[in-house]
Amino acid sequence: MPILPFLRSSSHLTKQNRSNTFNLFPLLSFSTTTAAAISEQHHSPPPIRVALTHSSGRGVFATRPIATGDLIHTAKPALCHPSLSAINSVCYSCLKKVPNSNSFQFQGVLFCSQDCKRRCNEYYDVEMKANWTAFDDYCRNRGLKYPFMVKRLACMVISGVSKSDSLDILQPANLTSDMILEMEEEFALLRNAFSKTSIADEHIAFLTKQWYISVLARIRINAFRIELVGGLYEDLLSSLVASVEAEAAVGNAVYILPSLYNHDCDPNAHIIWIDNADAKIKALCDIDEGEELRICYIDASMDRDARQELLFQGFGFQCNCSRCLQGD
Ligand SMILES: C[S@@+](CC[C@H](N)C(=O)[O-])C[C@H]1O[C@@H](n2cnc3c(N)ncnc32)[C@H](O)[C@@H]1O
Repeated sequence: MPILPFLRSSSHLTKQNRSNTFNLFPLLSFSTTTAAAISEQHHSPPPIRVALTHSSGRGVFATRPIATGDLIHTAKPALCHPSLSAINSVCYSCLKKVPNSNSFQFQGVLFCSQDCKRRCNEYYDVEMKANWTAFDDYCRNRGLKYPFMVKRLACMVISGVSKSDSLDILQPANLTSDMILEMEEEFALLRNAFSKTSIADEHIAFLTKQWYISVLARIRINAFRIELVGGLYEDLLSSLVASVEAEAAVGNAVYILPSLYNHDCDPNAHIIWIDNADAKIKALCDIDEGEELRICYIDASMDRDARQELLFQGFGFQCNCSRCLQGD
């Protein structure tokens, strides 16, 4: 279940209610170097830290007051992939929409610029070495999108642009035996595609069934569905409409830091994509120092039971946000 961006205009809760008084155990703080990788637009580390919450695992907390509308940080995807329906209209690398006349076509896929093509070159070369017909058909026929992300990650690892354990920090989904059976079939097709290439065995040694399932379990719970707001963003903010009139999703992406944000049905932060898969996390209201920053994974305009059901089915948790606890 991908995390959906959602912009809320009204606050259901008072500032007092929102503020979580959890004991904080610092897990990560951001050095200037780490911060630079996360947030190109900040000259200082982003005003956040990751710490344990009482009952929702790790969460992201403000290290200073943050004002409504502030850009908290930006984040580049650790992994992204276009939706199959958008594959002929968005950049294969950054998911930016590309009019055909502006694009660079390369072996059947689109790039928005030479830079994106260059960035993608190494792992796309690996991808092009294998015959993906059986794997792609299997996933397409079942409407599966996340296996395409695992395929990309595998190509990135083989080409050396990513590490096989790059998503290990993320929380994995609980999997049923049916899910595992389906993943085993996908894995067999993926492994088979690579083993018929000239890629040396040592370069695909990481590609075990366990690796495949563990990556997919993390993607399932942490992938964001990317809906570009483009030039609409400023209009949306000024009119404070209740939800983003999003265009169809252009793809899915996994980030490291944004995946540590917990959910709230009355969020104080949100994640947006302007014209490509680079994410911006913004404050929806004034946030106090020490307050947990939470985004909304779903459409919060649904009633409580529908939200609880969706969060349980899609993400495997019972929402403990103040709005749900109050029965709103
Ligand atoms: C995308 S992760 C968020 C980061 C996570 N807490 C961690 O430690 O990696 C989503 C998971 O966080 C927990 N979580 C997030 N929001 C929650 C909420 N409102 N109520 C209860 N658990 C929540 C659930 O375990 C959920 O599956």
